[in-house]
Amino acid sequence: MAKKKKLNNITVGQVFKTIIWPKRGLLLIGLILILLRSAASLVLPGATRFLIDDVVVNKDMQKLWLVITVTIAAIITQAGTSFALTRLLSVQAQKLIAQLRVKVQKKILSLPINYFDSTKSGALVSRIMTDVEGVRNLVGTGLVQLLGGLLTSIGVLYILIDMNAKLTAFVIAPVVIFGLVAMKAFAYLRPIFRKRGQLNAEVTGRLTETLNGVRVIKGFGAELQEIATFEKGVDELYQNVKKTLTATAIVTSSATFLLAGVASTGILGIGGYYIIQGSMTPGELVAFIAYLAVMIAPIVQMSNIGSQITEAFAGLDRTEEIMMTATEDEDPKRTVELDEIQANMVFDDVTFSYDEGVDVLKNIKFDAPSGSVTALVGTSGSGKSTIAGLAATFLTPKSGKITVDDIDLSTVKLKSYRRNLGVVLQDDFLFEGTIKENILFPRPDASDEELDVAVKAAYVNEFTDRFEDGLDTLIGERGVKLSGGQRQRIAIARAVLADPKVLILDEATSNLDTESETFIQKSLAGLMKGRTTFVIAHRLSTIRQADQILVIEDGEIAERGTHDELIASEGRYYQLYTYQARI
Ligand SMILES: Nc1ncnc2c1ncn2[C@@H]1O[C@H](COP(=O)(O)OP(=O)(O)OP(=O)(O)O)[C@@H](O)[C@H]1O
Repeated sequence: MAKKKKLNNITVGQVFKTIIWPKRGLLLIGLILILLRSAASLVLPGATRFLIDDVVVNKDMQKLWLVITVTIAAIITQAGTSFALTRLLSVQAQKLIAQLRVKVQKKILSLPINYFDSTKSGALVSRIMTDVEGVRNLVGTGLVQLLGGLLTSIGVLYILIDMNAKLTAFVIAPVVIFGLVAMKAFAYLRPIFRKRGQLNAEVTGRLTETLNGVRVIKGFGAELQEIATFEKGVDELYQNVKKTLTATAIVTSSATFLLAGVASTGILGIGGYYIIQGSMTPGELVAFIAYLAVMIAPIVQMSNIGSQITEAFAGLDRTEEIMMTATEDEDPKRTVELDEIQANMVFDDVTFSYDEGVDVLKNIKFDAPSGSVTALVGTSGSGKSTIAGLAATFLTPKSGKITVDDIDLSTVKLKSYRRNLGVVLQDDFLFEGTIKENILFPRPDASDEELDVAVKAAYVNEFTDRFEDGLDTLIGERGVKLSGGQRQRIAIARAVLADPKVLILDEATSNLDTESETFIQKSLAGLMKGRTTFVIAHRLSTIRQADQILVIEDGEIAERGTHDELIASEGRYYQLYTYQARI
């Protein structure tokens, strides 16, 4: 198995290039709106000062109206810009989340099969759905607010210095200390947020497994065990969230203490002293305090936004990790585009291992000419599914090669080969939807006639005719439950419709009633005709039809031949056959 890659830390530069820069126009509008909103918020302190020091003192009614009008205009501007900001940026952020989800899902589907073997499906769901959500803090109002807040604070600071430099100097010290506390906290938070993504994925993954395996869990009375496992996962998640909450709370409360507390109290004292001394008017002090509030509000807000942005980066780190994983088609050797194929397949001295040093298949050598049926039989764990997986290009040989029409399969573009491939697996996968949708899924644009041929070939109509909605019957949660045999026939119809040149068939072992069994035997015989078929065979009827039987023992071909030949030679196959062992 591939070694796990080190988790990449996505850089600010990468985020800027891929996420922020493409939205620059919008973000600029957002920034302008924020600055407009900030400018409007400066009107009130200015108006207050004017009111106290000029209007009231001079009893000027006309100027009083002016103050009221300007203040109302400023408040309307603030409300309007806030609304526009949310509409514009939050909606864009959600759009970006949707796009990213699509991108990550597409990427995940292009990863090699072994990735899925080693990753829980629930964990992948969490990667697609949750990890990308953080970007709303980058493109949404978060980043613009951070920038806008910073600019506002700088602007107000300038006004404050202009009003009273000494008083301002007193304010700056706690602001700087707060800045240091916040920076430290965010550095501490990022890995915790990243860990949260991982924990979330693990817990979701396990939960999905629990729900899918509910029969096994109930059957073995293992509910308590599952509950304990889930509880443990949820608790770890809770501890993680607790840690982040503590760090965030430290930032917020130090903002309150340092900015609102230390700074404001000092101002009251020093400001009061200046007024008594006569170097400051009461209006100026009130305005100074109001301006200070305008300056501090975005800084406190920034501390919250800062942690959101830290969370966004942590999510993007995890997304980036997926995006950096090599896809199965990425191998530079894969350059050959297959067109129509004859499907003459050859396994030429193929050795394969899942884990280094343990060869699961050794020196597998056989020809599977176009249109022939190769039956793979052998005891459990002998390597039959691995051979089928190699023929399906889900796996690649460690040494030796597999060729299709004399072309080395490891040089072929996977899509072009898989266009010619069909798989019918043991527990075949049906989607939630109608029977028709499930059959049409490899070729949604097939004609009604083609659908009809497939349905008849797999004897699906034998049971759908009895359903009120026929082929349009919903299966799964919202529709009828199908028997094992019926599900298999749908899977066979799907393969008939796909009309592949190479067919991988893993016959179900479940015992079916005689009627269902007969239908399946007949439809399988029809399906295999004219296709190069690799079948992990459990039915004697299939094995008899095979052009060659390969008896797999411990990753090697122990015997080969037709049913009659192998019976006559009285070897391993004969033993398996006569002892009724799992064939
Ligand atoms: N994803 C995997 N990672 C590591 N080892 C694996 C993996 N899949 C299978 N193996 C090992 O490879 C060997 C062959 O497995 P394979 O599934 O090909 O056997 P099989 O003959 O198809 O068995 P069965 O009839 O029980 O399905 C077994 O020893 C198995 O433990």
